[in-house]
Amino acid sequence: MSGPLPDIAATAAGADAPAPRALGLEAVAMTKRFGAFTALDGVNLKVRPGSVHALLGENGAGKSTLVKCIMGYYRPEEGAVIVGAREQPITNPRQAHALGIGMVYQHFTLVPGMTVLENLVMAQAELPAVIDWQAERTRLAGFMARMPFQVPLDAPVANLAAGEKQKVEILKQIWLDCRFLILDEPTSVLTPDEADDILGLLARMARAGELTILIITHKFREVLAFADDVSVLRRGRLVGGGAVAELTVDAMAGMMIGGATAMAPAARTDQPPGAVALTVDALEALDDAGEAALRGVTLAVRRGEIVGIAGVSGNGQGALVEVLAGQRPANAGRMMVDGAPYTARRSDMLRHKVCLLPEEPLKNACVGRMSVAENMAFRRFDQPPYARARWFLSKGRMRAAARDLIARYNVRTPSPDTPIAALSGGNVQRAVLAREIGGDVEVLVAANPVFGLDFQAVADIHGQIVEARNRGAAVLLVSEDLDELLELADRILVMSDGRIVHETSGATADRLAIGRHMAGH
Ligand SMILES: Nc1ncnc2c1ncn2[C@@H]1O[C@H](COP(=O)(O)OP(=O)(O)OP(=O)(O)O)[C@@H](O)[C@H]1O
Repeated sequence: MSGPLPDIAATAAGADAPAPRALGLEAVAMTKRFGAFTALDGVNLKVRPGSVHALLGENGAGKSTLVKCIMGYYRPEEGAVIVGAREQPITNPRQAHALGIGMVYQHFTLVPGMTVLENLVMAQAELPAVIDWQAERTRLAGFMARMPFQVPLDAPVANLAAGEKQKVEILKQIWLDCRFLILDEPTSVLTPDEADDILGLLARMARAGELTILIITHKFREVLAFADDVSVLRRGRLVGGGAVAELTVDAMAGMMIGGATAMAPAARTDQPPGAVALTVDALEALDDAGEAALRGVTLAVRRGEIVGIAGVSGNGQGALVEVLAGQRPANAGRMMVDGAPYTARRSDMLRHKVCLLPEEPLKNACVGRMSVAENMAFRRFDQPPYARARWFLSKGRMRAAARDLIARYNVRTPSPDTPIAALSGGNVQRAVLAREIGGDVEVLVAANPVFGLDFQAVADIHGQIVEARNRGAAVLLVSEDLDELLELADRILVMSDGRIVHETSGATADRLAIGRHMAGH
């Protein structure tokens, strides 16, 4: 249950400061195996109370597994967690919460149909049979007033922007008396400004002795700006770390990838764009609530060209990708590939070589319990080389083809037979990318393709997208990351409120002008 919190400003000033609330935590010799695979191998991690500690590592290095062991989601084969000065057996997340350890995930866990107040009240471990809403409101208003950031208590969560929701997730943990907060890639859903805002506020709370923060991130910029210490994992082992002030980005990157050489950035060849391959004409579609999501979108993508779509999440980009993927019906308008009607059926995609990298690939492009090999064969399971005849599926060929894609796209998986849901987030992404652009591509539609990927994988996947473009594919790249679009796109379109509201060439793009159009001005 949440208790009264000391005033942060008073604590920071040091006058009559109460004992610091921030918890120190140590994971000692942590080993976790999944079958024959060792995901963590004797890892030690020491996080000082009141510090911001970054946990770095390539996709699949073991970061999530380590924090899940600390939270009691996983039982490690060996190792211990020391909280404060005492070893604590944490066998489930409830015990972790009782000790003051909380976690904020990449995805949201709030109930969208309830208000902020209702979410915070219902999250409490002990609820009375009859809730005194007036008393709860008074307590929460007092709590909110002491916090460095506020969210309106009566706002329905469904109406909040991503940054606000993330703030509520964090406030919820503090309200539940969390004094050691684990953040798993918390900024992947935020704009750079929102991310700086939230991390800056949390770092101030840490420095005031209110909280200790352990943050998993792939963004060196955030580590340099907000973290005091860093630990680096590689292939399940702790391979380095120290005070951020004494380390460079190159040193941290070097620890992450070991002896491997960093990938060179993708280079676009200088070529005039070819004929129009993908046409979208006056497209209209509704969102899940029946409101207009696309209001007459018209665009064309030529061969050998990357067209970027910029926009704040929720302005129709998701719906556009879903219509192109055949996952959402269009109400009006038409789509064409090479001048022929395109209906987004699987047969159409195969005929026109249209490939899709959707957002959240594990949810939207995979069957989690099926193997990596089966998931990689999805697009062409009934065609050579997977099938000798339409009705005869060859498991052996499927596995051999998967082995080839796994090697070419550097997918970290214990074997082609591992269920794809057991792969780390970044490796699911690579597996879907391998499936989609491992063969011939004429039109590639990619939605936030490097979300959650480590720096090597980002360079790698950007390289694959640029290579597809250099080979003559027409690429529609939807991204909330403006830097990604500025780096890769030949042309940039801005979407706002279901419409294309601005167009500019990539070479002469003005970041401020794009930002203004993204904000609806
Ligand atoms: N439930 C599971 N069963 C089998 N293997 C697993 C399971 N969970 C994780 N692994 C494996 O353990 C390794 C570490 O995964 P983990 O999710 O901890 O990586 P990560 O560093 O968090 O990666 P990312 O940055 O991609 O999220 C990966 O190779 C993954 O495939």
